[in-house]
Order: sequence, then C-alpha cells, then structure tokens
Amino acid sequence: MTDLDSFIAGLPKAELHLHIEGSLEPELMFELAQRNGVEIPYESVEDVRAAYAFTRLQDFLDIYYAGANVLRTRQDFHDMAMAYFERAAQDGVVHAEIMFDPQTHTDRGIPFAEVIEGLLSAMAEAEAKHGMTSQLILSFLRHLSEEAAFETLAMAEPWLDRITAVGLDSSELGHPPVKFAQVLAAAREKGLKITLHAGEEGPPEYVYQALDLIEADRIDHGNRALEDPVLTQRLAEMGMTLTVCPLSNLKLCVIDDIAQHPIDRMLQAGLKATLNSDDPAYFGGYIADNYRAVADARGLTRDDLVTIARNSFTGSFLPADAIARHMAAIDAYVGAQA
Ligand SMILES: Nc1ncnc2[nH]cnc12
Ligand SMILES: [Zn+2]
Repeated sequence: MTDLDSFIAGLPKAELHLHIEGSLEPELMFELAQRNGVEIPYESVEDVRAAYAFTRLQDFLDIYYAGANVLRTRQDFHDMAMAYFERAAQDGVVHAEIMFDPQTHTDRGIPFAEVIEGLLSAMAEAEAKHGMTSQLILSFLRHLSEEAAFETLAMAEPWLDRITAVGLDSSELGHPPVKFAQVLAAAREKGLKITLHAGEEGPPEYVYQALDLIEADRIDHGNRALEDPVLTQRLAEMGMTLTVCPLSNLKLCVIDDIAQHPIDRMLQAGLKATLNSDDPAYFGGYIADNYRAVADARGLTRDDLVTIARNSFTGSFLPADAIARHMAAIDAYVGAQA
C-alpha cells in the first residue's frame, strides 16, 4: 500500500451514490443462484466478469437487471448488503446512503417487505459491528411509468419512516425528470428528500429540470452540467452536491479515459463534488478505488481529497449534529497525518 492508498483508506468518508444491487459480486451471484435454484447464463465467475464490457448505460442495465434475478429472499438482500458494508468499512466509509430499486424485484413477484427488511437488518448489523450508519434511498426506475412509481411509493408506505429519500435511476435518455414530477412531489409531501440521476447520459436540460421542476436536494452524476457554464455556476452558487462516480463514468463510456475525468474541473468551478462507486461489482472498484483512480489520473492533492470527503458529509442527509461529528473526525485525522 502506498502512502496515498493508506491516506485514502483511513480518511473518514460517506458514500452517497451506491446502488445496492450493483454491489452484487459474481461470487455471491453464483452462491445465490445455487441457493435459490435459479439458472444464470454464465458458466463461471470469470465468464460473468467477461460479460461486463459496456459501451453505454443501457448495456450495463440489461446485465444488471438480469443479475438481480438471483435475489429472492430477505436473507439474500441481507447477505448482499452485508457484503457491501464489510467492503465499505475497509475503505473508511462511516456512513452510506444506499439506493435500492424495488421495482426490479416487485415486478418479479418478490414482496417489497422481503427486499426492505433484508436491507434494514443488514443496516442494523453494520451499525452494531462497525459503527457505520446508513440510510435508504428508494429509486424509481425511469424507464417505467410514473403510475408504476406511484404504486411503488404506495407499497413503501409502511416503511416511510425508515426511508430517507427517493430518486430516479435506470435509462436516462428519453426519460427526463419532468416525467416523474408528480410522484416526486408526492414523496416530498411525505417528508422524503429527493436525489436523482441527471446529466450522466442526459443533456444539461435534464439537470435544469432537476433544479427548476423537481427542486432536487442532490444530483447524482451531473457530469454533463459542465457543458453549460451558466448551469455550472448556478450549481456552484447554490452549493448543490453532485455524487460523481469516476469508475462508472469510465466503464459506461461517459468518458473515454480516466485521464479525462472532470473531477478537478468540477472542484475548480466551485462545484460541491463527492466521489462514489455507483455499482462497484460491475465497474471494477469500490469507493477508495474511485478516490485513488482520480487522485492518480488528475493529480488531486490530499487537500482536494479531504475537501471531497468533507463534501460527502455536508452533502449527506444526516442531521447537523452528526455532520459536525464527522467533520471533527476528519479534522482529527488530518491533524494526526500532518
Ligand atoms: N449509473 C446508473 N445510472 C442509472 N441507473 C442506474 N442503476 C444502477 N446504476 C445506474
Ligand atoms: Zn447510479
């Protein structure tokens, strides 16, 4: 481990953009397929990894939804989430806001309760074992209808006190935020925060919609906002948090080379950027790998990395006292390293 590797691993950080279904490693996929008697179209773990060659978001989504088919029981969701928390703890994650896609499961006949209770029990275990806090973000699949999103929100009703936010994920192009304006407003009425994917593949216009029509609390990705200087300045001035995912951007061909990643341009423009892993089992790295990849490729300084870690807490949905505690922990860490 280099000095920078250990600095990054020890830096207290929050993960704000993580699809729990995207943390399903091929090894666990095989184990669950066997446990549940589900056929998967792969011979081996190597075979699965070889299939993870994508040229755009949709290529990935097709494989990701197929992979989720092995998830059947509460125990499966628990095991998947626990594997993520164990891995995240090694990377210095002390708080994680995890997205889940209920429709991917309820549309296959898996009860909403099985999905969420499995995740909640893993969240409790991660807190007991590692002191890691976590929150749930319910993502609506934007390739489906707003009516289907309303049905999902209704299913979630008994658990709304354990869900922090709602969001939009899945195929972005052709499914602008405005398509879900009413269901997102209804979720806000129920006290939920809103964070949505915008400007990953979609144009700056979708980011404007996220601000003007949805009044989003956070933007997931947001890369393409940089194409519009007025929008960039507005995001910077309002202190909007962007949950940026470099290895995802590389794997999904949002960028051609990690050396082109705009993270340093984002910071220079005053954007409140964070670094996250998105779907680590599919994109070849967890959160510390993402910090390392851009630190190497874009020459980020330790100060830049600390700024990003601070942004991950101030951009979280934690209460102010918890954010203050995490900021103090960063101060102590930086002080001890000096
Ligand atoms: N990066 C991503 N973009 C959109 N939908 C997703 N679902 C899982 N990962 C996603
Ligand atoms: Zn995502």
